[in-house]
Amino acid sequence: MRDIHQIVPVSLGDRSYDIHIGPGLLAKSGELVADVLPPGARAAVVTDENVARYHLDSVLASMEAFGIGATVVRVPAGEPSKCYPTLQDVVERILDARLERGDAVIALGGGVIGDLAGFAAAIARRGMRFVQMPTSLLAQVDSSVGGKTGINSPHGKNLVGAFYQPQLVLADTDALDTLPDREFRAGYAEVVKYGLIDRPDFFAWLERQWPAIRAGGPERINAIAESCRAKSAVVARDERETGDRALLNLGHTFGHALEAAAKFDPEIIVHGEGVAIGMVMAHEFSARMNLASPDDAKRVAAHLETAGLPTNLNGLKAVAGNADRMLDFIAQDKKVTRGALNFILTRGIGQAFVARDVPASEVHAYLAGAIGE
Ligand SMILES: NC(=O)c1ccc[n+]([C@@H]2O[C@H](COP(=O)([O-])OP(=O)(O)OC[C@H]3O[C@@H](n4cnc5c(N)ncnc54)[C@H](O)[C@@H]3O)[C@@H](O)[C@H]2O)c1
Ligand SMILES: O=C(O)C(=O)C[C@@H](O)[C@H](O)[C@H](O)COP(=O)(O)O
Ligand SMILES: [Zn+2]
Repeated sequence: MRDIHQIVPVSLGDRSYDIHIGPGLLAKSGELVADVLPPGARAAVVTDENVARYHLDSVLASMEAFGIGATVVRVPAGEPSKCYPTLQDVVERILDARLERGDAVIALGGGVIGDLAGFAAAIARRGMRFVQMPTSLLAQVDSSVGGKTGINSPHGKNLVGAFYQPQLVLADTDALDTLPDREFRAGYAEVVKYGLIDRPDFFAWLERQWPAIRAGGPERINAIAESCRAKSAVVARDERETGDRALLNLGHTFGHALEAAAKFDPEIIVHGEGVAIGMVMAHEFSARMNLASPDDAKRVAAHLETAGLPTNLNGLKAVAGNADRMLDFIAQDKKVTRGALNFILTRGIGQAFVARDVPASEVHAYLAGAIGE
């Protein structure tokens, strides 16, 4: 068994950083943050009300102990906060507190907070220092790593943003003890994603270890660390998604369209749930295109169902509307090039690849069948 406090490096030249994973990290965050900031630097801690209730005090106490003066910027919890008005609010509160370019923006929360605060850090004073303290499973295994930051537009998901790397990631695995069950399961979809992209042995391990991962303990920490190693490797070779970083989008083309169709309402669907449905759809669509066996799609769906995740459009057909509407959202996907649809498809479990110029007619026919038009 690996050490309980694991450090996964992200190698990006002079913008390299470490991901710390393990228990008790928020309570010692001041010391770790002080290591990456200049003496006397201050910070804005951006967080939401749920996370603040459980975890803000320990972060503030630790920052104070290490001489880092902190301003707290609270935003409403949930996906709707990834929007222009909340971004403006966060930036204005950073400026109002007279924080300087050399000061830090700290994202304390899930992926919504990380994406929003990271984008604010990228644009306030043309770029402040940035630290991620992910508190959801999804944020610990995915969104806090790799520097994609941004907000949504009514046109679609994450359509406004910047690549902006943090200087440090502190994933305190104790924080997951207060995470609602639905959110833990949603975050697990992104863990499964790494197995489905190119780690079939990891997927098989997850199939066996899900109960232990859900229960906590060393298997959970190992699943988080393995996910971070997988993401770090992809980001290090393709930081700005000119090539195979797009693999990390497995399940997202369909998933993002569903989120947008639901107007980003977390009562209807949260990101990880969209990814779970989207990954099954990507495997089914690959089978329809004679690229993979339909048994792979069934195996993926079976494991995600075991983990309590949605795997099809049942219950979401009214939200999706019809194939035309879904294709309109898919046409706004950032992987579209000169109008051609690009998808992450697969030849089997752990054999995902970037498929260029996928016929829209095939996608339309598949969606119409899935929606039951
Ligand atoms: N930048 C990236 O690379 C990347 C990767 C994956 C996902 N994302 C984005 O991340 C977002 C989803 O992130 P998420 O699933 O963390 O959602 P989230 O940030 O909305 O958090 C989920 C819910 O859990 C609560 N929460 C978080 N941590 C908690 C804790 N420890 N205790 C109690 N409550 C807690 C939050 O308040 C929220 O209500 C989406 O916007 C998605 O697009 C970004
Ligand atoms: O880091 C990446 O690259 C990813 O694609 C990770 C995804 O899990 C994440 O949801 C990301 O925000 C999607 O990016 P987008 O560019 O499709 O908006
Ligand atoms: Zn995602």
